Amino acid sequence: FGQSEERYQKLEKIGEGTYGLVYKARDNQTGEIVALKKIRMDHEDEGVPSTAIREISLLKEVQHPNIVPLKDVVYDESRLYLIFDFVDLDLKKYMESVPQLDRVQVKRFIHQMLQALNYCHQNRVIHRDLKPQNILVDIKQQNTQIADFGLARAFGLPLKTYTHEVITLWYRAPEILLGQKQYSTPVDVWSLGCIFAEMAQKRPLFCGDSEIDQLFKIFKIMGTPKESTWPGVSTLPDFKSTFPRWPTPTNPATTLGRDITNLCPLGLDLLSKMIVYDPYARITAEEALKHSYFDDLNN
Ligand SMILES: NS(=O)(=O)c1cc(-c2nc3ccccc3s2)cs1
Repeated sequence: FGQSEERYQKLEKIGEGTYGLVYKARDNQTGEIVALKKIRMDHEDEGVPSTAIREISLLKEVQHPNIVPLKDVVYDESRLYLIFDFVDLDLKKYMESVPQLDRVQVKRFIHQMLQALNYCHQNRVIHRDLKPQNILVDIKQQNTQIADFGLARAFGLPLKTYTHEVITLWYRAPEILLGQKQYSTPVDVWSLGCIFAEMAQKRPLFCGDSEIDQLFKIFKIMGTPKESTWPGVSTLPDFKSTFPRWPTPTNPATTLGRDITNLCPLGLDLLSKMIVYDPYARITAEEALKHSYFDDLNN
C-alpha cells in the first residue's frame, strides 16, 4: 500500500550516505517525520538481490534504545528505500556544534554506543562502518542512536559513495586495512575506540587519506604491528605490500597516552583496550560495559 513516492513526501536532503541520498521526509499516512534513505544499486537495472532484501528485512527486528529504528523497507521500481525514525542530527555535526563535549557526556555517549554494539554483536550483526556520520544524537534526551547496522553485509562497502564521495577510512580496523576477509565484531570496537578518542579530543585519532596512509597513521601512534603483538599479522594478504615502504620503527611503545589528554585514567585504560591490534585480544563490547570507567555513571 502507498508506494514510496506518494507515501513519503521528501522535505529536504539531509546527507549523502554510502549507498545513496538521505532525505528528511513526512510519512503521509502517519504524519511522522522520517529519514528516507535511498539505496542505489550499482546495477540499477538488475534490481536488488533478494539476499539483500532478506538481510535488510531482518534488521527491522533489531530494536534497541541506542539503535535508530528501521521502520520500513520499501522496494519500488527496482529501488530500495529504508525508512528510519528521524533524529535531530548526527554526531559529526554535533561535535562540530559544541566547543567541547564534557567528560560526563563522553562517558554517557560511549556507554550507550557500547550497549548498542553489545546488543547487535549478541545477535551476530556487525556494523562494519561505524563513524560519527551514522551515529545520531537526540539532543533533548542526550541519547545517541547508531544507524546503518548491518547494511555493509547486505550491500558490501564501496570505496566511494554513489556520488563518488570518498568513504572515510579513519574508523576502519587494521585487520580490514590489511586485507583480512573473515573480520568480525572486533572491527566495530576499534571504530568505537576511534570515536571515543575523537569525542574526548575533538580531533580524529587516525585521519588517513588512503588505505596505506591510514595504516601508517595507526602505526605512528600504536607502533608497527608484528607477530609478537599480533600473532598472524604477517600472513595477512596486504601485509607484504605494506611493509617494504615502512621502516620498522625502533620504539613499538604506544604513544596513545601522550595523544589523548582529555580522558581520565580509567577512560584512557578502556580506550587502550579498544585500540588493540589483535582482534582476539581487543576488548569486546560486553567486557567494555563492565569496565570501572562506567562505575560512576548514574543512569
Ligand atoms: N547530517 S545532519 O544534518 O546532522 C542530520 C542527519 C540526520 C539523520 N540521518 C539519519 C541517518 C539514518 C537514519 C536516521 C537519520 S536522521 C538528521 S539531521
